[in-house]
Amino acid sequence: MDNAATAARTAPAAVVVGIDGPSGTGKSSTSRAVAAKLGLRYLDTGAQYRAITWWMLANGIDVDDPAAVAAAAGKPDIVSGTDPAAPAITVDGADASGPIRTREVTAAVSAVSAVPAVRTRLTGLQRSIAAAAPVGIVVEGRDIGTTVLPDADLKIFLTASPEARAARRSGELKGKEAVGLAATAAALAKRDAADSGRSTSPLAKAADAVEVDTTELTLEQVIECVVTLIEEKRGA
Ligand SMILES: Nc1ncnc2c1ncn2[C@@H]1O[C@H](COP(=O)(O)OP(=O)(O)O)[C@@H](O)[C@H]1O
Ligand SMILES: Nc1ccn([C@H]2C[C@H](O)[C@@H](COP(=O)(O)OP(=O)(O)O)O2)c(=O)n1
Repeated sequence: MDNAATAARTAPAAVVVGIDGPSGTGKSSTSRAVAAKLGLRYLDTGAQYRAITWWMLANGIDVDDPAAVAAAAGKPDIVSGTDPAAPAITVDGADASGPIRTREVTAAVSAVSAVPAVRTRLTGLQRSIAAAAPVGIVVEGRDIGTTVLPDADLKIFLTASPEARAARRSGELKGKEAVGLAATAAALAKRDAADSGRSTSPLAKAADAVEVDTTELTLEQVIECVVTLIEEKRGA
């Protein structure tokens, strides 16, 4: 048997995994950890929507004017790294990983990501990144299973109670900014409603996605659950 045939027999098959769900359900933490454990690449599509939003704000585009957002959607050059150990994102060559997490970007991102021209551009970018990952990839977002990668090998939809999600996010913000639990819960509910209610590829569970309610699970338990689902798929 030649070397290529031996490698094909021993290397695990590439697997494409889409993980969707609302904010605070554990998508990023789970996706990164699972990708690192299984030697897969990792893509945070929310970071890309945040990056384009940050660029719009920094360039004086009125984010509440869909026509202005659409006209500018092709301008910024967004590059995402896919190493789960060191997720990276640059806009026009500059590191954007810090600025995309500000409260201003969080408040504007749903409006920008509802604009079809923005979605078309980023969906194309996401598909080309996934296609360029021969070992396989875990892609997380809101519309991965329904729109970006409808043929993914495995689709997972994470949920958690609004209370658990707000407590997790509020815990993250503590020390950074004085944001109370009630304000965090209200901001999450507003973003959920906008993301689920937009007409172009809204946040939704794909019909063939496995739903995992993480409310009563530790992060380690969620990671284990997803690793098991992937291993079952690979073994099938
Ligand atoms: N099952 C869990 N139990 C407790 N905390 C969790 C759990 N999953 C994630 N977290 C924490 O909740 C916060 C939000 O998680 P994150 O992965 O960023 O969610 P998402 O990407 O869905 O918005 C993080 O601080 C993370 O460590
Ligand atoms: N595939 C995706 C990913 C994110 N978005 C939009 C909607 C989300 O509110 C924002 C930010 O996503 P992100 O995953 O960073 O949000 P959180 O980490 O949950 O706060 O981007 C989207 O429309 N489609």
